Amino acid sequence: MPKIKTAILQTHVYKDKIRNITQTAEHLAAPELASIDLAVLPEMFCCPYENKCFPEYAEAEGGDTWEKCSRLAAEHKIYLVAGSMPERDEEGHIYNTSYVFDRTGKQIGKHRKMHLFDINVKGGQYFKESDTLTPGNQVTVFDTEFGKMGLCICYDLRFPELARLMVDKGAQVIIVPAAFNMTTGPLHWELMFRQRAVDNQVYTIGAAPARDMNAGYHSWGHSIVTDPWGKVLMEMDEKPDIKVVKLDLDEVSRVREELPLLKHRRKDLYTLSQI
Ligand SMILES: NC(=O)CC(=O)C(=O)O
Repeated sequence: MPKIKTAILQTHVYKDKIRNITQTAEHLAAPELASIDLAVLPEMFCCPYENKCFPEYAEAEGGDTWEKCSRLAAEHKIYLVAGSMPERDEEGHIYNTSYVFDRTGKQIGKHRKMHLFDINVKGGQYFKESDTLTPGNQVTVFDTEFGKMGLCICYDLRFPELARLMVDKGAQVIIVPAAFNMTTGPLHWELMFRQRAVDNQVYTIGAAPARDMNAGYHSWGHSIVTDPWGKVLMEMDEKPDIKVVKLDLDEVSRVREELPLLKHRRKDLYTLSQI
């Protein structure tokens, strides 16, 4: 099985939406990314992570930002997980949505954040996505020439049932555009990516915005890739950065064969099902 050359882009999020897309285009055109198969962008890569910005920056599926991402995927002949962006539907609901494009620019996946980030940590992070956003209700797995990949957004990763449902649908990699923060990031970020990788014997990929202490929300950054054994293959610091990591799906088969957790489940005693 050929290795999947994956670029993780930890970019700065500007208030100017177009500038965010232009910088993404410039990064993808860099010679170091010439032979990648897959690129993953951060949660809200083109919109400041603030409730007041979501309605202002929201676009319908097929809108300008969607169109530019589709064109970038086609131009570079890559799979592009276009981080996430605020999506407005016909009824005016707004979602935190991640689109996936194939090497021809065709949309092959779409995930609307299912678990909204409503937390209130005393002396720490407060956020209430439900003030402006509507939750999605689909488990998302998409097909590639390498195999199936699952997709969720940030807070979704905290729900082990969702990761397991993606794995039950065939996911060997779980991709997570995400933006943890200075309260939850230090203890939970790496743990969460390693934990979901170990539970499910998958690669996990987290792509976060770079930290900007002048922004309304302070991203933890630390974009990460872990292997199916739970080993961290790459972790950034808080600054803008781009890293390329090779994923070998034979490793998923090897780990699942040697430590057959998924086979050893007592499905006669418990089940997990999607309603
Ligand atoms: N921003 C999120 O959705 C989640 C997050 O920061 C956390 O779970 O912590």
